[in-house]
Amino acid sequence: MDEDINISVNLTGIDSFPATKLKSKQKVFGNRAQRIKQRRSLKLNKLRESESNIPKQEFKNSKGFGKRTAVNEEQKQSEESPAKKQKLNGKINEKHAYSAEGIKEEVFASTKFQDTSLHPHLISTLEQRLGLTVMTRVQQLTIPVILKNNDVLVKSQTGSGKTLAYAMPIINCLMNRAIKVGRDDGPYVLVVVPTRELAVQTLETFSTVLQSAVWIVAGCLMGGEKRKTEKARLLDMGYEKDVAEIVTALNTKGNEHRQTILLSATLTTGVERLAGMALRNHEMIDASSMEHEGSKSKNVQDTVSIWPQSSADNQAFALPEKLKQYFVIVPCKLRLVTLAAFILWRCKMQSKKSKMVVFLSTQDSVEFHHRLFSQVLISGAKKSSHLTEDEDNVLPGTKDESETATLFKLHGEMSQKERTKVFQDFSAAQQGVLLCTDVASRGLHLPKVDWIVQYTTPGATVDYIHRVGRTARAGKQGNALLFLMPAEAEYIKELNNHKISLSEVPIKDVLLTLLTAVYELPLPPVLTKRQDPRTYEEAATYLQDRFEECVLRDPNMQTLAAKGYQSFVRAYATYTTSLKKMFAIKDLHLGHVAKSFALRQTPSHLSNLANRPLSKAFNPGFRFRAKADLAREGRHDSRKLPFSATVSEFGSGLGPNSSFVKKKATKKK
Ligand SMILES: Nc1ncnc2c1ncn2[C@@H]1O[C@H](COP(=O)(O)OP(=O)(O)OP(=O)(O)O)[C@@H](O)[C@H]1O
Repeated sequence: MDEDINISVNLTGIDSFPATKLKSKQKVFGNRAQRIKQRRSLKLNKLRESESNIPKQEFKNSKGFGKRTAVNEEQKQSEESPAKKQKLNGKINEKHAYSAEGIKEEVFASTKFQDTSLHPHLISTLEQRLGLTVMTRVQQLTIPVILKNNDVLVKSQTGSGKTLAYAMPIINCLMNRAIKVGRDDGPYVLVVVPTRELAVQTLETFSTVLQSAVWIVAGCLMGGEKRKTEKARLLDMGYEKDVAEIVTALNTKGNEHRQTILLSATLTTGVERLAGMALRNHEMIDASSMEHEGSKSKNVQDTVSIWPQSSADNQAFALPEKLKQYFVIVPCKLRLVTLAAFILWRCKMQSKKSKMVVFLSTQDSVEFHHRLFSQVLISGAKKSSHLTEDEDNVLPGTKDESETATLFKLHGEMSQKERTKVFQDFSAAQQGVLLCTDVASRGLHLPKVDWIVQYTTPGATVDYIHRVGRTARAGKQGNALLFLMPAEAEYIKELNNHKISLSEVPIKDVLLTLLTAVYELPLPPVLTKRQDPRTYEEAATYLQDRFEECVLRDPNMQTLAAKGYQSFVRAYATYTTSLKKMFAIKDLHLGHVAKSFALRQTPSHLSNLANRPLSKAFNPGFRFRAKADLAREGRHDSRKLPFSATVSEFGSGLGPNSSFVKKKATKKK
């Protein structure tokens, strides 16, 4: 019995099922469960035989799955050899490695916070509340410069602790003022961050550290938040005029005594020039510079370096050392099943389930995938009335909610309340999948995330860096997977030019996991018995069919899918000129794109479908809010904006300067 189980483990790539866990399951399910497991092991043995013995031609001509296999010539070209049995052990098998000598940045310094001149109360709060004693390199370099009241421009890799690098000395300066800071004084410090979630997170960090100086108050202002609440706080404290003055001053001449600090993982030379307008006599810190190595005895002034001279096109950035980067080449029509297979593999089939962030290009796409996966992949964990008695117990554990990967979504068109809740829930979750736009790509610290999936390619390399930077933070391990279509494979070279190294994961390795994963899924309403897929192609076809049926039987899902399709195509047209040769809209097979949104309609029918209103009973989650609502919140109706503005909240490289938008503007003229 145990032997059988182990064989299935080797075949399917699931982590081994610990013997102790197995025994407890046996107690619960008794003899019937044993019979089911035995039967399933036999099935899997057969699968293994068929995978190694049956020639491809044979299954293609057979009835059932083979007849409508989704894997076509295009996909086979992307494989290296014919299907041979793969033993996956939960590890990622690398096919090709594209390596380049990257820039290294040590995360931690050898010095402690105690070695600085920071206030002892601050240091003890850090130790007690956050358990931090040793500084990171960027903190070691930045804190003394800020304490000297100098303007500074800081470049340091993602997850290296930049927030505390500026928060600590700023708070220290406020604590040490000769005249104690009072609530009536107005704001002393303005921290500007790119997203609301990051504003919330930064406020949390400041509030934690400020426990050592309770007379200093941190607040947070952001678009979409109820102004009433914020206004009440501002009247309470009489700050409103000061805030308005500071913003005006920042936007016009600046203020004589202002100290300005600018930090990023990807400060380019272009940004440096821009910074020249806001910063005065500033120092520059590059935490990755080798000059800092062993420079304990030097003072910081000596170690502040000039950034590496390189052309802006090929500028290299440090990436976390423990970040493993992969890519997978996926033909367009297999994108949906491959993404689903990867999610199931890492977040449902492994004994240690992953916490994953999946980046998509548009809000509509996030909405569609979230709803589709919730229905086809996740709701399967709940008991389905369509399962036969035997099927009901086929996979012990699937009924257990705790083993179910939870799906989250985040994009800029959600209400602020929803956004905050998702951010907090996902941060607290031990496992799960967050489907999001670039709104989650910068600055956010989402604890325990171990996989970043870029389902759509980011525009600029800096966007790639920020996205993968949501994992492998503060010296932890992390992985990133980039989806590319065959025509986009050149993008790897582009990343290589920036000294970013990736290894290829064969698509087959991802799809093979479906051989087992499909047993985890519920039977769709129309079927009472599931056929056993014998090959990964059949398993992929089975899953694609489930997706298409889910869309087909629900007019609202069709509308969401068509909207997702449309927005994907439009976003694809907005890559910057330099990337257009790899991401050429003319090379996009629109029929295959439709397939990747589980649509059976031809592209010519899709615009009508996308414009069809969603029924009132359907709760799309994505609230197509009235223009008046948006105006009240000081926001625009994104449906009226040029498309690029609706694609991504910021910085995706698909901005208004893209040739797509320019072309449209020229046409209008
Ligand atoms: N000295 C330290 N030792 C250990 N962990 C630290 C230290 N300083 C900060 N951290 C932790 O590192 C994590 C990442 O920090 P932070 O969010 O400030 O990174 P960042 O450099 O701003 O990243 P990004 O560029 O993505 O915005 C946080 O969980 C933070 O608590």
